Amino acid sequence: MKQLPSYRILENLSKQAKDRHLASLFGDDTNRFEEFNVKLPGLILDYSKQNLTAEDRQSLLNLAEEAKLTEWIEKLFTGEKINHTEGRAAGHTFLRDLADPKAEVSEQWAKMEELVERVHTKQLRGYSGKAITDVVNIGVGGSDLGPLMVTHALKGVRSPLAPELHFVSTLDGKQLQRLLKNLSAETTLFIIASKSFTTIDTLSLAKTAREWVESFSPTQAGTMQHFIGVSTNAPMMQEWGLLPEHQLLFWEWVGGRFSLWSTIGLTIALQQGMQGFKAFLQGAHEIDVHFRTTPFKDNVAVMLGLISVWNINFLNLAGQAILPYDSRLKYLASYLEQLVMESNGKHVSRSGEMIDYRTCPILWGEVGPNAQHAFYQLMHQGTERVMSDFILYAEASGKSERHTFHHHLNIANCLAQSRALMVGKTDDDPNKDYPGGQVSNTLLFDKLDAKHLGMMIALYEHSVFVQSVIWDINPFDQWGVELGKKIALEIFQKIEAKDTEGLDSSTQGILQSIWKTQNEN
Ligand SMILES: O=P(O)(O)OC[C@H]1O[C@](O)(CO)[C@@H](O)[C@@H]1O
Repeated sequence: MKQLPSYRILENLSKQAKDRHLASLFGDDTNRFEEFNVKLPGLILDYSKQNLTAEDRQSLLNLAEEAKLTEWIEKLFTGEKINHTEGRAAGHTFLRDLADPKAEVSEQWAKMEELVERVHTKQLRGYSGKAITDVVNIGVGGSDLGPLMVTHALKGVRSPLAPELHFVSTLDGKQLQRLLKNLSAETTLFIIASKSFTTIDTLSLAKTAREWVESFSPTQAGTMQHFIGVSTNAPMMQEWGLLPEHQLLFWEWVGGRFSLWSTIGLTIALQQGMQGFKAFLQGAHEIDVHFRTTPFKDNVAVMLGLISVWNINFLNLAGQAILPYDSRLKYLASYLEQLVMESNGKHVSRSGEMIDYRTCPILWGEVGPNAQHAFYQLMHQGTERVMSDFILYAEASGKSERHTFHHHLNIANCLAQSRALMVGKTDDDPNKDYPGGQVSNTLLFDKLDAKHLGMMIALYEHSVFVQSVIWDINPFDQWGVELGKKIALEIFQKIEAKDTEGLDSSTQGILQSIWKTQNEN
């Protein structure tokens, strides 16, 4: 990035940006919103509350050209193996192109549709012949967070035939044990969702679930009626004993954190029906077309990505807060934590060299009105400068007077906070002084439904990709997660053998304290 001609220009421009107060940009230009927003059918990105002039923006657009963003976008959409460290394409966009599906994808959609149909029409029955009422998705990371976030968001518009959905991910087992207390084995179906089908978290929980069903089911065949596998690893699903018609496949060219568009989205299809799931894909596809064909300045995903680069690399902001003003998006921040930080939390370039500039933001978030009563204090008066994404819906979730009342209150709070962060307020009492100047985007969508949710997620995915191109990093691998897994296995073996030899003194000390407490009780 640093060798690109526009980098130096942006560095110089950023000195002026650091010297000006964000609010002054609004004072100088009463029409600032018109100049700094991008509109698409169904959504608006307002980035007028960024500390950015038209000249800064032009240089960012030049930086994108110099980084060959257009070529990289083509590589993404034409299936080049741009995940070079794993020798794979990043093909999540292929899954959303319903007009031109790959044959292997169509085959799995058909299989998934059949399973959805069998659950909805109560043909899929458990060991005792009773129909399935509850579905538990067992998975972690990309095999959990996307479907969890989407099905929570769309719960209010589910198919009347949808079963109750539950999600279990934590390997400590308590989440699953608590859930099982309230479920009946006869009517519960488990989805074992794992791209690799080797993740210990998921496999250990699946084993516990299986033992639970086995403790009620009189036969092995009856037990297996209660399990569906979703994976790229057909041999491992086979070895686990899953029935062939209960095995859904996807492919190595779908990254884990991009897999909610694949058969990993089974819970979404069970909740929304296959048609609803396809509306979700369609929303994402519309953004794919927009991303691939729209000039950068009018391209929402490109602008989102470039704004982040400006804030992170030139204005030195490290934090990004995700603030949806809608409780239906309770799990959005958790989902984006993986999408953004597992993708761009990298420190080597594509050619394997250490890089000497910041990459990924530290992202966190919460439903906006709740966050106001939690961490907004830091954003208004702390020492950290952070960027925020406010997410808002124009349509209320219902039509009653009370719905309208709450909706207006919600809109007012969202707009008030982004304004307060921007303008601040001077006061003689330093405790009541607000520096302001905190930058934000506002993403306004018409409504929250499957299609608009698909649009939003695809926008964030592509924004992550844009940033990775500017930073010259591979956003599609995740080698950083491997070391901890390896050490966990080594320590697990030590714990089982009650042996601490060779471990560092901190690990030894903690293990011995644990064993002491266990012996005393
Ligand atoms: O779907 P799997 O293979 O069980 O992996 C779950 C998650 O684990 C990770 O590999 C990280 O450990 C994620 O990238 C992935 O989404």
